[in-house]
Amino acid sequence: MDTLPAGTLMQRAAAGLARRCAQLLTDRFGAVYARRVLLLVGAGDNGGDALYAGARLAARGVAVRALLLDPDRAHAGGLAALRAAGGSTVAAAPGVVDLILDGVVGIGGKGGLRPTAASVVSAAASSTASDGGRPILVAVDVPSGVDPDTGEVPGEAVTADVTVTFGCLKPGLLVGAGATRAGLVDLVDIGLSPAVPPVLRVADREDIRGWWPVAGRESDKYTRGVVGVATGSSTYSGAAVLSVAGASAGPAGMVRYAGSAADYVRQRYPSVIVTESVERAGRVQAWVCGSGLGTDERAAGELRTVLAAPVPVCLDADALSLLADGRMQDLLRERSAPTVVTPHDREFTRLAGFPPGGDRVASALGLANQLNVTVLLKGDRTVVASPDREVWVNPTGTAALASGGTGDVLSGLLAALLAGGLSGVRAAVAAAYAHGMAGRAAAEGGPVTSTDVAAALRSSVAAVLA
Ligand SMILES: NC(=O)C1=CN([C@@H]2O[C@H](COP(=O)(O)OP(=O)(O)OC[C@H]3O[C@@H](n4cnc5c(N)ncnc54)[C@H](OP(=O)(O)O)[C@@H]3O)[C@@H](O)[C@H]2O)[C@@H](O)CC1
Ligand SMILES: Nc1ncnc2c1ncn2[C@@H]1O[C@H](COP(=O)(O)OP(=O)(O)O)[C@@H](O)[C@H]1O
Repeated sequence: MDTLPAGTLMQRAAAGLARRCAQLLTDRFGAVYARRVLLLVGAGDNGGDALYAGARLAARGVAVRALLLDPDRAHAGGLAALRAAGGSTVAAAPGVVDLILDGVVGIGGKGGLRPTAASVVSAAASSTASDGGRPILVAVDVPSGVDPDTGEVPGEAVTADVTVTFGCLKPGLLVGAGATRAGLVDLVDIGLSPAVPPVLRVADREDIRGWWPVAGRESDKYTRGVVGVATGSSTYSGAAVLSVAGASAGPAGMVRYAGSAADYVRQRYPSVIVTESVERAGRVQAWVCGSGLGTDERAAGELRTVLAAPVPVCLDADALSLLADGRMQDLLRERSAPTVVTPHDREFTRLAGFPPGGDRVASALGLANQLNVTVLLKGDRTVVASPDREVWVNPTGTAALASGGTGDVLSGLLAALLAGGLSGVRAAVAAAYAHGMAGRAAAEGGPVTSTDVAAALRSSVAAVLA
Protein backbone atom coordinates (compact mmCIF):
# COMPACT_ATOMS: atom_id res chain seq x y z
CA MET A 1 0.00 0.00 0.00
CA ASP A 2 2.76 2.41 0.87
CA THR A 3 6.28 2.55 -0.43
CA LEU A 4 7.26 5.93 0.98
CA PRO A 5 9.79 6.09 3.80
CA ALA A 6 8.27 6.61 7.26
CA GLY A 7 10.22 9.87 7.72
CA THR A 8 8.54 11.36 4.64
CA LEU A 9 5.11 10.51 5.96
CA MET A 10 5.93 12.03 9.33
CA GLN A 11 7.16 15.25 7.69
CA ARG A 12 3.95 15.50 5.66
CA ALA A 13 1.89 14.88 8.78
CA ALA A 14 3.84 17.51 10.71
CA ALA A 15 3.52 20.04 7.89
CA GLY A 16 -0.28 19.63 7.81
CA LEU A 17 -0.44 19.81 11.57
CA ALA A 18 1.65 22.97 11.79
CA ARG A 19 -0.43 24.60 9.03
CA ARG A 20 -3.67 23.97 10.89
CA CYS A 21 -2.22 25.17 14.22
CA ALA A 22 -1.00 28.37 12.56
CA GLN A 23 -4.46 28.92 11.09
CA LEU A 24 -6.13 28.40 14.48
CA LEU A 25 -3.71 30.80 16.18
CA THR A 26 -4.28 33.43 13.50
CA ASP A 27 -8.06 33.05 13.70
CA ARG A 28 -8.07 33.56 17.44
CA PHE A 29 -5.11 35.84 18.17
CA GLY A 30 -4.65 37.64 14.87
CA ALA A 31 -1.11 36.36 14.30
CA VAL A 32 1.19 33.39 14.77
CA TYR A 33 4.31 35.25 15.84
CA ALA A 34 5.07 35.16 19.59
CA ARG A 35 2.13 32.89 20.43
CA ARG A 36 2.79 30.19 23.03
CA VAL A 37 2.43 26.54 22.14
CA LEU A 38 2.85 23.56 24.45
CA LEU A 39 3.57 20.12 23.01
CA LEU A 40 2.53 17.08 25.08
CA VAL A 41 4.87 14.43 23.78
CA GLY A 42 4.54 10.68 24.28
CA ALA A 43 7.23 8.14 23.46
CA GLY A 44 5.88 6.99 20.08
CA ASP A 45 5.61 8.45 16.60
CA ASN A 46 2.56 10.47 17.63
CA GLY A 47 4.94 12.46 19.84
CA GLY A 48 7.32 12.66 16.87
CA ASP A 49 4.64 14.33 14.76
CA ALA A 50 4.06 16.87 17.53
CA LEU A 51 7.79 17.64 17.83
CA TYR A 52 8.29 18.17 14.09
CA ALA A 53 5.15 20.33 13.90
CA GLY A 54 6.48 22.27 16.90
CA ALA A 55 9.76 22.82 15.04
CA ARG A 56 7.86 24.28 12.07
CA LEU A 57 5.92 26.62 14.34
CA ALA A 58 9.07 27.66 16.22
CA ALA A 59 10.61 28.56 12.86
CA ARG A 60 7.70 30.99 12.39
CA GLY A 61 8.41 32.77 15.66
CA VAL A 62 6.13 30.79 17.96
CA ALA A 63 7.41 30.14 21.51
CA VAL A 64 7.22 26.33 21.53
CA ARG A 65 7.76 24.27 24.69
CA ALA A 66 7.68 20.47 24.79
CA LEU A 67 6.64 18.50 27.84
CA LEU A 68 8.11 15.02 27.38
CA LEU A 69 6.22 12.25 29.16
CA ASP A 70 9.15 9.88 28.87
CA PRO A 71 12.23 12.02 28.10
CA ASP A 72 14.52 9.05 27.38
CA ARG A 73 12.19 7.68 24.69
CA ALA A 74 11.06 10.90 23.02
CA HIS A 75 11.45 10.88 19.22
CA ALA A 76 15.13 11.82 18.81
CA GLY A 77 14.87 13.40 15.35
CA GLY A 78 11.81 15.41 16.28
CA LEU A 79 13.40 16.68 19.48
CA ALA A 80 16.58 17.71 17.67
CA ALA A 81 14.51 19.54 15.03
CA LEU A 82 12.55 21.38 17.71
CA ARG A 83 15.69 22.46 19.51
CA ALA A 84 17.35 23.53 16.26
CA ALA A 85 14.35 25.74 15.49
CA GLY A 86 14.54 27.44 18.88
CA GLY A 87 12.03 25.36 20.87
CA SER A 88 12.81 23.96 24.29
CA THR A 89 11.59 21.40 26.83
CA VAL A 90 9.83 22.03 30.13
CA ALA A 91 9.17 19.81 33.14
CA ALA A 92 5.64 21.13 33.78
CA ALA A 93 2.97 23.00 31.90
CA PRO A 94 3.61 26.78 31.85
CA GLY A 95 0.87 29.04 33.23
CA VAL A 96 0.20 30.78 29.91
CA VAL A 97 -0.43 28.60 26.84
CA ASP A 98 -2.29 29.61 23.67
CA LEU A 99 -2.41 26.19 22.03
CA ILE A 100 -1.78 22.67 23.29
CA LEU A 101 -0.76 19.96 20.86
CA ASP A 102 -1.73 16.52 22.16
CA GLY A 103 0.93 14.11 20.91
CA VAL A 104 0.71 11.77 23.90
CA VAL A 105 -0.56 8.78 21.97
CA GLY A 106 -2.18 8.17 18.59
CA ILE A 107 -3.16 4.97 16.85
CA GLY A 108 -0.69 3.02 19.02
CA GLY A 109 -2.79 3.61 22.16
CA LYS A 110 -4.95 1.09 23.95
CA GLY A 111 -7.18 1.70 26.95
CA GLY A 112 -7.80 5.04 28.60
CA LEU A 113 -4.93 7.40 29.33
CA ARG A 114 -2.51 6.09 31.93
CA PRO A 115 -2.56 8.08 35.21
CA THR A 116 0.67 10.02 34.58
CA ALA A 117 -0.44 11.01 31.08
CA ALA A 118 -3.91 11.91 32.35
CA SER A 119 -2.56 14.23 35.02
CA VAL A 120 -0.22 15.96 32.55
CA VAL A 121 -3.12 16.50 30.16
CA SER A 122 -5.44 17.89 32.82
CA ALA A 123 -2.74 20.22 34.23
CA ALA A 124 -2.03 21.54 30.73
CA ALA A 125 -5.70 21.98 29.91
CA SER A 126 -6.17 24.15 33.00
CA SER A 127 -3.57 26.70 31.88
CA THR A 128 -4.74 30.06 30.55
CA ALA A 129 -4.26 31.56 27.10
CA SER A 130 -2.76 35.03 26.70
CA ASP A 131 -6.22 36.47 25.96
CA GLY A 132 -7.50 35.09 29.28
CA GLY A 133 -9.49 32.25 27.70
CA ARG A 134 -8.65 28.56 27.68
CA PRO A 135 -5.99 27.26 25.32
CA ILE A 136 -6.94 25.75 21.95
CA LEU A 137 -6.48 21.98 22.17
CA VAL A 138 -5.37 20.22 18.99
CA ALA A 139 -5.07 16.43 18.97
CA VAL A 140 -2.48 14.78 16.76
CA ASP A 141 -4.11 12.01 14.69
CA VAL A 142 -6.43 10.83 17.51
CA PRO A 143 -7.31 12.43 20.86
CA SER A 144 -5.19 10.52 23.38
CA GLY A 145 -7.31 8.00 25.27
CA VAL A 146 -9.83 7.47 22.45
CA ASP A 147 -9.82 4.01 20.86
CA PRO A 148 -9.05 4.81 17.20
CA ASP A 149 -10.91 1.76 15.88
CA THR A 150 -14.15 1.95 17.85
CA GLY A 151 -14.52 5.42 19.35
CA GLU A 152 -14.71 3.94 22.82
CA VAL A 153 -13.38 6.03 25.67
CA PRO A 154 -12.65 3.52 28.41
CA GLY A 155 -11.09 5.97 30.88
CA GLU A 156 -9.48 9.40 30.85
CA ALA A 157 -9.11 10.99 27.42
CA VAL A 158 -8.31 14.30 25.80
CA THR A 159 -11.18 16.49 24.60
CA ALA A 160 -9.89 18.33 21.56
CA ASP A 161 -11.17 21.41 19.78
CA VAL A 162 -9.63 20.11 16.56
CA THR A 163 -8.13 16.75 15.61
CA VAL A 164 -5.71 16.73 12.70
CA THR A 165 -5.63 13.18 11.43
CA PHE A 166 -3.39 11.65 8.79
CA GLY A 167 -3.97 9.49 5.74
CA CYS A 168 -7.46 8.26 6.56
CA LEU A 169 -10.32 8.90 8.93
CA LYS A 170 -10.23 6.58 11.89
CA PRO A 171 -13.67 5.30 12.92
CA GLY A 172 -13.02 6.49 16.48
CA LEU A 173 -13.11 10.10 15.27
CA LEU A 174 -16.54 9.70 13.71
CA VAL A 175 -18.59 7.48 15.95
CA GLY A 176 -19.25 6.75 19.61
CA ALA A 177 -17.86 8.85 22.46
CA GLY A 178 -14.69 9.47 20.44
CA ALA A 179 -16.55 11.67 17.94
CA THR A 180 -17.30 14.20 20.68
CA ARG A 181 -13.71 14.07 21.99
CA ALA A 182 -12.30 14.75 18.52
CA GLY A 183 -13.94 18.15 17.96
CA LEU A 184 -13.55 19.32 14.37
CA VAL A 185 -11.69 16.71 12.35
CA ASP A 186 -9.22 17.71 9.63
CA LEU A 187 -7.81 15.06 7.32
CA VAL A 188 -4.28 15.61 6.04
CA ASP A 189 -3.37 13.68 2.91
CA ILE A 190 0.10 12.24 3.49
CA GLY A 191 0.20 10.27 0.26
CA LEU A 192 -1.01 6.92 1.51
CA SER A 193 -3.17 5.28 -1.14
CA PRO A 194 -5.85 3.35 0.68
CA ALA A 195 -6.66 -0.13 -0.65
CA VAL A 196 -10.35 0.74 -0.85
CA PRO A 197 -11.95 4.12 -1.47
CA PRO A 198 -13.08 5.73 1.77
CA VAL A 199 -16.66 4.84 2.63
CA LEU A 200 -17.16 7.78 4.95
CA ARG A 201 -15.99 11.29 4.34
CA VAL A 202 -15.86 14.27 6.66
CA ALA A 203 -15.92 17.75 5.18
CA ASP A 204 -13.43 20.26 6.47
CA ARG A 205 -13.35 24.01 6.09
CA GLU A 206 -11.30 23.79 2.89
CA ASP A 207 -13.98 21.61 1.25
CA ILE A 208 -16.75 24.02 2.18
CA ARG A 209 -14.75 27.03 1.10
CA GLY A 210 -13.97 25.35 -2.22
CA TRP A 211 -17.60 24.50 -2.91
CA TRP A 212 -19.43 27.59 -1.69
CA PRO A 213 -20.66 29.67 -4.65
CA VAL A 214 -19.19 33.16 -4.57
CA ALA A 215 -20.48 36.17 -6.48
CA GLY A 216 -18.16 37.43 -9.19
CA ARG A 217 -17.83 40.61 -11.21
CA GLU A 218 -20.38 39.48 -13.75
CA SER A 219 -22.93 38.10 -11.28
CA ASP A 220 -26.39 39.51 -10.93
CA LYS A 221 -29.22 38.56 -8.62
CA TYR A 222 -30.57 35.99 -11.08
CA THR A 223 -27.31 34.36 -12.10
CA ARG A 224 -26.48 33.84 -8.41
CA GLY A 225 -29.66 31.78 -8.15
CA VAL A 226 -33.10 32.53 -6.73
CA VAL A 227 -34.29 30.38 -3.85
CA GLY A 228 -37.98 29.74 -3.27
CA VAL A 229 -39.22 29.17 0.28
CA ALA A 230 -42.54 27.33 0.68
CA THR A 231 -42.72 26.97 4.45
CA GLY A 232 -44.75 28.23 7.39
CA SER A 233 -48.43 29.01 7.67
CA SER A 234 -50.59 31.43 9.60
CA THR A 235 -50.32 29.02 12.56
CA TYR A 236 -46.57 28.50 12.18
CA SER A 237 -45.37 31.86 10.90
CA GLY A 238 -42.11 31.48 12.87
CA ALA A 239 -41.07 28.53 10.71
CA ALA A 240 -41.36 30.74 7.63
CA VAL A 241 -39.22 33.45 9.20
CA LEU A 242 -36.57 30.94 10.31
CA SER A 243 -36.29 29.22 6.95
CA VAL A 244 -36.13 32.59 5.17
CA ALA A 245 -33.35 33.54 7.60
CA GLY A 246 -31.47 30.37 6.64
CA ALA A 247 -32.05 30.99 2.93
CA SER A 248 -30.91 34.62 3.23
CA ALA A 249 -27.56 33.57 4.70
CA GLY A 250 -26.75 31.47 1.63
CA PRO A 251 -25.24 32.43 -1.71
CA ALA A 252 -28.51 33.00 -3.62
CA GLY A 253 -29.10 36.40 -5.21
CA MET A 254 -32.75 36.57 -4.23
CA VAL A 255 -35.22 34.87 -1.89
CA ARG A 256 -38.86 34.39 -2.87
CA TYR A 257 -41.34 33.37 -0.16
CA ALA A 258 -44.59 31.62 -1.09
CA GLY A 259 -47.15 30.89 1.59
CA SER A 260 -49.65 32.15 4.11
CA ALA A 261 -47.07 33.69 6.44
CA ALA A 262 -46.16 36.25 3.75
CA ASP A 263 -46.96 39.28 5.92
CA TYR A 264 -44.69 38.14 8.72
CA VAL A 265 -41.88 37.46 6.29
CA ARG A 266 -42.26 40.82 4.54
CA GLN A 267 -42.07 42.67 7.85
CA ARG A 268 -38.89 40.89 8.90
CA TYR A 269 -37.20 40.70 5.47
CA PRO A 270 -38.05 43.59 3.14
CA SER A 271 -35.70 42.14 0.49
CA VAL A 272 -37.78 38.97 0.14
CA ILE A 273 -40.40 38.87 -2.65
CA VAL A 274 -43.54 37.35 -1.17
CA THR A 275 -46.58 35.66 -2.73
CA GLU A 276 -49.40 33.54 -1.35
CA SER A 277 -48.67 30.36 -3.27
CA VAL A 278 -45.92 28.39 -5.00
CA GLU A 279 -47.71 28.61 -8.32
CA ARG A 280 -47.58 32.41 -8.27
CA ALA A 281 -44.04 32.72 -7.03
CA GLY A 282 -42.27 33.12 -10.36
CA ARG A 283 -39.07 31.39 -11.37
CA VAL A 284 -36.67 30.00 -8.83
CA GLN A 285 -33.59 27.78 -9.12
CA ALA A 286 -34.43 25.69 -6.03
CA TRP A 287 -37.23 25.23 -3.51
CA VAL A 288 -37.33 24.45 0.18
CA CYS A 289 -40.67 23.10 1.32
CA GLY A 290 -42.15 21.82 4.54
CA SER A 291 -41.29 23.50 7.85
CA GLY A 292 -44.51 24.67 9.51
CA LEU A 293 -46.45 24.13 6.28
CA GLY A 294 -49.10 21.93 7.90
CA THR A 295 -50.43 18.69 6.46
CA ASP A 296 -53.84 19.78 5.16
CA GLU A 297 -55.02 19.72 1.53
CA ARG A 298 -53.59 23.14 0.80
CA ALA A 299 -50.18 22.05 2.09
CA ALA A 300 -50.36 18.85 0.05
CA GLY A 301 -51.14 20.91 -3.07
CA GLU A 302 -48.17 23.20 -2.46
CA LEU A 303 -45.91 20.19 -2.04
CA ARG A 304 -47.19 18.66 -5.28
CA THR A 305 -46.43 21.91 -7.14
CA VAL A 306 -42.93 22.01 -5.67
CA LEU A 307 -42.27 18.37 -6.58
CA ALA A 308 -43.41 19.04 -10.15
CA ALA A 309 -40.94 21.92 -10.55
CA PRO A 310 -37.89 20.90 -12.62
CA VAL A 311 -35.46 22.42 -10.11
CA PRO A 312 -33.61 21.08 -7.04
CA VAL A 313 -35.76 20.75 -3.94
CA CYS A 314 -35.10 20.40 -0.21
CA LEU A 315 -37.93 18.77 1.75
CA ASP A 316 -38.24 19.03 5.52
CA ALA A 317 -40.68 18.56 8.41
CA ASP A 318 -44.35 18.59 7.25
CA ALA A 319 -43.32 17.81 3.66
CA LEU A 320 -41.80 14.60 5.02
CA SER A 321 -44.98 13.79 6.94
CA LEU A 322 -47.01 14.32 3.76
CA LEU A 323 -44.66 12.01 1.89
CA ALA A 324 -44.84 9.33 4.56
CA ASP A 325 -48.22 7.96 3.48
CA GLY A 326 -46.60 6.86 0.23
CA ARG A 327 -49.06 8.53 -2.15
CA MET A 328 -46.64 11.24 -3.19
CA GLN A 329 -43.53 9.07 -3.19
CA ASP A 330 -44.03 8.29 -6.89
CA LEU A 331 -43.73 12.02 -7.61
CA LEU A 332 -40.50 11.98 -5.67
CA ARG A 333 -39.02 9.04 -7.56
CA GLU A 334 -40.03 10.56 -10.91
CA ARG A 335 -38.12 13.78 -10.29
CA SER A 336 -35.03 14.32 -12.39
CA ALA A 337 -33.66 17.40 -10.58
CA PRO A 338 -31.83 16.75 -7.27
CA THR A 339 -33.97 16.22 -4.18
CA VAL A 340 -32.70 16.39 -0.60
CA VAL A 341 -34.74 15.25 2.41
CA THR A 342 -33.69 16.31 5.91
CA PRO A 343 -35.36 13.99 8.44
CA HIS A 344 -34.73 13.73 12.17
CA ASP A 345 -35.13 10.23 13.61
CA ARG A 346 -38.92 10.30 13.92
CA GLU A 347 -39.36 11.67 10.40
CA PHE A 348 -36.93 9.03 9.14
CA THR A 349 -39.02 6.33 10.80
CA ARG A 350 -42.18 7.63 9.15
CA LEU A 351 -40.53 7.75 5.73
CA ALA A 352 -38.59 4.48 5.85
CA GLY A 353 -41.04 2.46 7.93
CA PHE A 354 -38.36 1.62 10.50
CA PRO A 355 -36.14 3.67 12.86
CA PRO A 356 -32.56 4.51 11.89
CA GLY A 357 -31.14 2.30 14.67
CA GLY A 358 -27.46 2.06 15.59
CA ASP A 359 -25.98 2.02 12.09
CA ARG A 360 -26.95 5.47 10.93
CA VAL A 361 -24.77 5.39 7.84
CA ALA A 362 -26.42 2.23 6.54
CA SER A 363 -29.86 3.64 7.39
CA ALA A 364 -29.28 6.90 5.54
CA LEU A 365 -27.89 5.01 2.52
CA GLY A 366 -30.90 2.68 2.56
CA LEU A 367 -33.41 5.54 2.53
CA ALA A 368 -31.46 7.38 -0.17
CA ASN A 369 -31.67 4.27 -2.32
CA GLN A 370 -35.33 3.62 -1.50
CA LEU A 371 -36.49 7.13 -2.43
CA ASN A 372 -33.78 8.04 -4.96
CA VAL A 373 -32.98 11.22 -3.03
CA THR A 374 -30.10 12.61 -1.00
CA VAL A 375 -30.75 12.05 2.71
CA LEU A 376 -29.51 14.37 5.44
CA LEU A 377 -30.15 12.38 8.61
CA LYS A 378 -30.01 14.83 11.51
CA GLY A 379 -28.29 14.07 14.76
CA ASP A 380 -25.29 14.96 16.89
CA ARG A 381 -23.25 13.71 13.93
CA THR A 382 -25.48 14.47 10.94
CA VAL A 383 -25.03 11.96 8.10
CA VAL A 384 -25.51 12.84 4.41
CA ALA A 385 -26.01 9.94 1.99
CA SER A 386 -26.75 9.93 -1.74
CA PRO A 387 -28.42 7.31 -3.94
CA ASP A 388 -25.03 6.67 -5.58
CA ARG A 389 -23.63 5.72 -2.16
CA GLU A 390 -21.64 8.82 -1.35
CA VAL A 391 -21.62 9.33 2.45
CA TRP A 392 -20.44 12.24 4.55
CA VAL A 393 -20.51 12.88 8.30
CA ASN A 394 -20.74 16.46 9.52
CA PRO A 395 -18.11 17.25 12.16
CA THR A 396 -19.44 20.60 13.42
CA GLY A 397 -22.62 19.47 15.19
CA THR A 398 -23.24 20.69 18.70
CA ALA A 399 -25.92 19.80 21.22
CA ALA A 400 -26.71 23.52 21.34
CA LEU A 401 -28.65 22.91 18.11
CA ALA A 402 -31.09 20.60 19.89
CA SER A 403 -33.64 23.40 20.09
CA GLY A 404 -36.96 23.91 18.29
CA GLY A 405 -36.74 25.56 14.88
CA THR A 406 -33.03 25.10 14.17
CA GLY A 407 -33.92 22.57 11.47
CA ASP A 408 -35.94 25.26 9.65
CA VAL A 409 -32.82 27.43 9.46
CA LEU A 410 -30.81 24.49 8.12
CA SER A 411 -33.20 23.59 5.32
CA GLY A 412 -33.47 27.24 4.21
CA LEU A 413 -29.70 27.50 3.93
CA LEU A 414 -29.50 24.15 2.15
CA ALA A 415 -31.96 25.30 -0.50
CA ALA A 416 -30.03 28.53 -1.06
CA LEU A 417 -26.93 26.41 -1.75
CA LEU A 418 -28.94 24.30 -4.20
CA ALA A 419 -30.10 27.49 -5.90
CA GLY A 420 -26.47 28.58 -6.07
CA GLY A 421 -25.73 25.48 -8.14
CA LEU A 422 -24.31 22.96 -5.66
CA SER A 423 -25.18 19.28 -6.01
CA GLY A 424 -27.59 17.78 -3.49
CA VAL A 425 -24.77 16.17 -1.51
CA ARG A 426 -22.54 19.24 -1.43
CA ALA A 427 -25.42 21.54 -0.54
CA ALA A 428 -26.40 19.24 2.33
CA VAL A 429 -22.86 18.82 3.62
CA ALA A 430 -22.05 22.52 3.36
CA ALA A 431 -25.32 23.57 5.01
CA ALA A 432 -24.82 21.16 7.92
CA TYR A 433 -21.25 22.38 8.36
CA ALA A 434 -22.14 26.09 8.46
CA HIS A 435 -25.24 25.42 10.59
CA GLY A 436 -23.11 23.58 13.15
CA MET A 437 -20.64 26.45 13.26
CA ALA A 438 -23.53 28.88 13.80
CA GLY A 439 -24.80 26.68 16.65
CA ARG A 440 -21.37 26.76 18.24
CA ALA A 441 -21.08 30.53 17.85
CA ALA A 442 -24.58 31.07 19.25
CA ALA A 443 -23.77 28.89 22.28
CA GLU A 444 -21.00 31.28 23.29
CA GLY A 445 -23.73 33.75 24.27
CA GLY A 446 -25.62 31.38 26.60
CA PRO A 447 -28.62 29.10 26.04
CA VAL A 448 -29.43 28.85 22.35
CA THR A 449 -32.70 29.35 20.49
CA SER A 450 -33.21 28.89 16.77
CA THR A 451 -33.40 32.68 16.42
CA ASP A 452 -29.87 32.86 17.84
CA VAL A 453 -28.68 30.24 15.35
CA ALA A 454 -30.26 32.20 12.51
CA ALA A 455 -28.64 35.40 13.77
CA ALA A 456 -25.21 33.73 14.00
CA LEU A 457 -25.40 32.14 10.57
CA ARG A 458 -24.16 34.98 8.39
CA SER A 459 -21.03 35.65 10.43
CA SER A 460 -20.38 31.90 10.75
CA VAL A 461 -20.59 31.54 6.97
CA ALA A 462 -18.19 34.47 6.64
CA ALA A 463 -15.78 32.82 9.10
CA VAL A 464 -15.87 29.52 7.22
CA LEU A 465 -15.20 31.27 3.92
CA ALA A 466 -12.51 33.62 5.30
N1 LIG B 1 1.23 4.91 10.36
C1 LIG B 1 1.88 5.81 9.62
O1 LIG B 1 2.25 5.53 8.52
C2 LIG B 1 2.15 7.15 10.18
C3 LIG B 1 1.92 7.42 11.54
N2 LIG B 1 2.11 8.64 12.07
C4 LIG B 1 1.98 8.88 13.49
O2 LIG B 1 2.39 7.79 14.26
C5 LIG B 1 1.40 7.49 15.25
C6 LIG B 1 1.51 6.10 15.68
O3 LIG B 1 2.76 6.01 16.30
P1 LIG B 1 3.19 4.73 17.17
O4 LIG B 1 2.86 3.48 16.44
O5 LIG B 1 4.61 4.95 17.54
O6 LIG B 1 2.22 4.80 18.40
P2 LIG B 1 1.71 6.02 19.31
O7 LIG B 1 0.35 6.38 18.90
O8 LIG B 1 2.70 7.13 19.35
O9 LIG B 1 1.58 5.32 20.71
C7 LIG B 1 2.68 4.68 21.29
C8 LIG B 1 3.06 5.37 22.58
O10 LIG B 1 1.89 5.57 23.37
C9 LIG B 1 2.08 4.99 24.65
N3 LIG B 1 0.75 4.53 25.08
C10 LIG B 1 0.00 3.51 24.59
N4 LIG B 1 -1.19 3.45 25.20
C11 LIG B 1 -1.20 4.46 26.11
C12 LIG B 1 -2.16 4.92 27.04
N5 LIG B 1 -3.35 4.34 27.20
N6 LIG B 1 -1.84 6.01 27.82
C13 LIG B 1 -0.64 6.62 27.68
N7 LIG B 1 0.31 6.22 26.79
C14 LIG B 1 0.02 5.16 26.02
C15 LIG B 1 3.10 3.91 24.45
O11 LIG B 1 3.76 3.65 25.66
P3 LIG B 1 4.50 2.24 25.94
O12 LIG B 1 3.41 1.21 25.87
O13 LIG B 1 5.54 2.09 24.87
O14 LIG B 1 5.07 2.45 27.30
C16 LIG B 1 4.00 4.56 23.42
O15 LIG B 1 4.87 5.48 24.05
C17 LIG B 1 0.12 7.87 14.56
O16 LIG B 1 -0.95 8.06 15.43
C18 LIG B 1 0.53 9.14 13.86
O17 LIG B 1 0.47 10.23 14.76
C19 LIG B 1 2.47 9.79 11.24
O18 LIG B 1 3.79 10.18 11.55
C20 LIG B 1 2.31 9.58 9.76
C21 LIG B 1 2.68 8.22 9.29
N1 LIG C 1 -27.76 16.36 20.38
C1 LIG C 1 -27.54 17.04 19.25
N2 LIG C 1 -26.27 17.35 18.91
C2 LIG C 1 -26.03 18.05 17.78
N3 LIG C 1 -26.99 18.49 16.93
C3 LIG C 1 -28.26 18.20 17.22
C4 LIG C 1 -28.61 17.46 18.38
N4 LIG C 1 -29.94 17.33 18.41
C5 LIG C 1 -30.41 17.97 17.31
N5 LIG C 1 -29.39 18.49 16.60
C6 LIG C 1 -29.49 19.26 15.34
O1 LIG C 1 -30.47 20.26 15.53
C7 LIG C 1 -31.27 20.40 14.36
C8 LIG C 1 -32.72 20.09 14.78
O2 LIG C 1 -33.55 19.97 13.67
P1 LIG C 1 -35.07 19.54 13.82
O3 LIG C 1 -35.18 18.34 14.70
O4 LIG C 1 -35.62 19.46 12.45
O5 LIG C 1 -35.67 20.76 14.59
P2 LIG C 1 -36.95 21.63 14.23
O6 LIG C 1 -37.89 20.72 13.49
O7 LIG C 1 -37.48 22.05 15.56
O8 LIG C 1 -36.45 22.75 13.41
C9 LIG C 1 -30.68 19.45 13.34
O9 LIG C 1 -29.75 20.15 12.54
C10 LIG C 1 -29.95 18.41 14.19
O10 LIG C 1 -28.86 17.79 13.53
